[in-house]
Amino acid sequence: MEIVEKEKENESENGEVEGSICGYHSLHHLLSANLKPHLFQEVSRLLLGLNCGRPLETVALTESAKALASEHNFDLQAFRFQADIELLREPRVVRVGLIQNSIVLRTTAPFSDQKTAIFQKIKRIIDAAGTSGVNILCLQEAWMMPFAFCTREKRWCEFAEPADGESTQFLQDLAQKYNMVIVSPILERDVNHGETLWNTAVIIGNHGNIIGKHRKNHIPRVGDFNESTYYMEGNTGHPVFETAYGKIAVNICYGRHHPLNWLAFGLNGAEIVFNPSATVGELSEPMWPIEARNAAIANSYFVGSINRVGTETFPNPFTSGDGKPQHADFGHFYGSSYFSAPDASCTPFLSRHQDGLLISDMDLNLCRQLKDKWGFRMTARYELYAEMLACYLKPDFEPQVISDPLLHKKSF
Ligand SMILES: NC(=O)NCCC(=O)O
Repeated sequence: MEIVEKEKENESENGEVEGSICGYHSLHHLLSANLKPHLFQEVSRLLLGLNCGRPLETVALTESAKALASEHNFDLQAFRFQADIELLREPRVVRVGLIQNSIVLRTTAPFSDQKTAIFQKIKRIIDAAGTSGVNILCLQEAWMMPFAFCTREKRWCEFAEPADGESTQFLQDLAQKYNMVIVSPILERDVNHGETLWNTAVIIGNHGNIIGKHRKNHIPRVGDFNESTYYMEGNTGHPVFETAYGKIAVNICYGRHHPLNWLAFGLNGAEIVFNPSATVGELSEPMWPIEARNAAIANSYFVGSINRVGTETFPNPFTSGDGKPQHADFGHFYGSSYFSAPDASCTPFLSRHQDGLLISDMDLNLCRQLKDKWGFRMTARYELYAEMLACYLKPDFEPQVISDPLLHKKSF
């Protein structure tokens, strides 16, 4: 009952689903429905790039995955990134999945019910990924709770769990069942260190084992993202996890605005970097198509970007400290999850308002092929950057600025 009411709430006065783009799921859908085919093809080339000189191919999925998507109302799309055939290496194709989802119950429901309802929803989408043969799957930031960090209320800390807690145990079974690596971003409670909270991604291996974890390095202090009230800057560096299917890393949400954070995962050898996020349209939507794609190009790896969907309303209103009226929600989380490749191609976005599973086959050979082609690792001047950063960190640092001497001359 509660769920049905929530869905109705999401319909705006003009009958369009809240979060849709003029009634369409995504910009890609809007363009495809309104442009003549040859125009759409050319616009797609410019917007999404080409992979090995060709438009990205779609991949046919199993009937059972399609049935799950239609029965449970989630967007399901699948693509294939190719690489050139090499003479000395076999292709290294892995199937990767991203899940975006809204919460299920109202934020006023008992916490355990909220969590269980999210688990039930996520399980159905993971089943679709599993039956589609996904090898590596990543969920969205803090997937097991509402994104309550706007409220500054401490009661939401109750959602935090140890890295080997309830959410991880739930996913370990599925990882084992589907022989799948699962990246699970949670709010972590570190019981061994005085109950410290972290924003953490747990990496679960394809045998259901915990490979390790990474804690979010950069914490936002922008808009209603009051996350520093809840957890600390991560202390795990920039680990790359060598899994059965490739070397992966996780750059959690706001870390995507920091090019050096992306760089560090690349220097450690990542082939796929996931960016599980929670962000709203008004704040970051113009940045969303650019930052991850740029990181994939600059670092010669694949990126999987995930954003949650829907509007989450909280019991007590809060202000943004900007003189505007108080409000009880963050705004709309715009979904739009997508993959970027090192050759500058990318997939279309998942829906802006519906849950979704985005699947992509990717030949990881493309990473080295792009390194050989563009040579960014070789043309970078790390010694210059290191020197600059070492100077910048000193308290007596002065910016290297050469002023036009005429600027300070008096005119007669
Ligand atoms: N969760 C999070 O870090 N959000 C910050 C907003 C943004 O980076 O777009």
